[in-house]
Amino acid sequence: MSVPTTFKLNTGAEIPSIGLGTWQSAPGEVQAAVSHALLKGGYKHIDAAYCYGNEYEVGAGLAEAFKGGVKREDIFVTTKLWSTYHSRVELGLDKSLKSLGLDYVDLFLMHWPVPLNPNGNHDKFPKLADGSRDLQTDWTYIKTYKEMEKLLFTGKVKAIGVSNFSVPFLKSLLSQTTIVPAVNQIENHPFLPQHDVVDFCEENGITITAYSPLGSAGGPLLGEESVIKIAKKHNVAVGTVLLNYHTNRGNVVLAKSVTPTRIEENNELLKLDNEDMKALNNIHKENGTKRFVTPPWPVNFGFPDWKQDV
Ligand SMILES: NC(=O)C1=CN([C@@H]2O[C@H](COP(=O)(O)OP(=O)(O)OC[C@H]3O[C@@H](n4cnc5c(N)ncnc54)[C@H](OP(=O)(O)O)[C@@H]3O)[C@@H](O)[C@H]2O)C=CC1
Ligand SMILES: O=C[C@H](O)[C@@H](O)[C@@H](O)[C@H](O)C(=O)O
Repeated sequence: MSVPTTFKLNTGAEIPSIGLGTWQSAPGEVQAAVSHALLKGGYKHIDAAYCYGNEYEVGAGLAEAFKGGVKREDIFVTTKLWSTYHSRVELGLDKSLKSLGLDYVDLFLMHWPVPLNPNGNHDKFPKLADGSRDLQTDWTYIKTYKEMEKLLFTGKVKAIGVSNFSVPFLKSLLSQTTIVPAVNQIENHPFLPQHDVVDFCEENGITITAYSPLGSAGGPLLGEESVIKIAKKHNVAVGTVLLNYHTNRGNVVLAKSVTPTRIEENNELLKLDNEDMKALNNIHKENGTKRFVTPPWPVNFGFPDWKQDV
């Protein structure tokens, strides 16, 4: 059986298995990356976020693609609610929609389960005098999600979901809210397979989207010997193996690139065999786990590998 080009969400909608990431895609580069992906790279899925500060340019890339013949209903666009907007959910969404030039997104995610002070000293990263992040202590991510649920009746979001949620956070969310998130977007790769949260999401009908599949900026996992070996066996690019580690687990994956050849290369589906998957799943056992995205949140997120003294 081949790898599917889409997976079905618990809303019934299809989400394309591979998407283009836009975090740290520089201004001046991301418009071309988005339009290239959609017009030349065969992509139908773009991942954005208010926090990335480049939604306006992502929107310009989308507009270029629409002009070139791509239809809005044929692509899947995700954006994310930033933490300073947890108590202003619809405003956060409206700002993103305006920048993206869209009247709806296919998926709206809570970026992190942590509200930040909406009246602090910065729109995105308010800080206290000691330099730590200024949390919004009178608000909870449960309240945020309940506000997100209401958005489903506005027509401005087709689905809602979460990001960076561990099993304990998901359990708490599911027990206090009504709509099961369509997606949980998490860091995921052979150095951080996250079997606990992946299995929990599968049991509860939540689709996993894997981020930083290449190890984030610079793609450090592309140099991994055991992955290179599998790529040689199949005569494919190393990134193709890393991305399809997820599609073969039944999960969606996002890769960021602003380089046209890499954008094209990253949109290749590949069926991996049991031996390949076993080797990929063994990497963290032999080398230890590695997490690449660890912003300085003063919060314990409940991921077994991410222990913080808070
Ligand atoms: N929800 C969340 O909290 C998070 C979500 N994300 C989402 O996931 C996306 C992907 O994750 P991200 O952290 O960006 O990292 P990735 O693992 O996608 O790695 C991106 C890096 O790899 C390079 N690269 C991409 N393709 C290739 C290739 N074929 N060969 C060699 N190098 C390559 C890119 O360089 P170049 O661009 O120069 O080509 C860039 O430096 C993000 O962009 C974002 O949309 C990511 C992190 C957190
Ligand atoms: O999506 C990518 C990441 O989560 C990014 O949004 C965060 O790392 C953010 O820069 C932060 O510092 O908290």
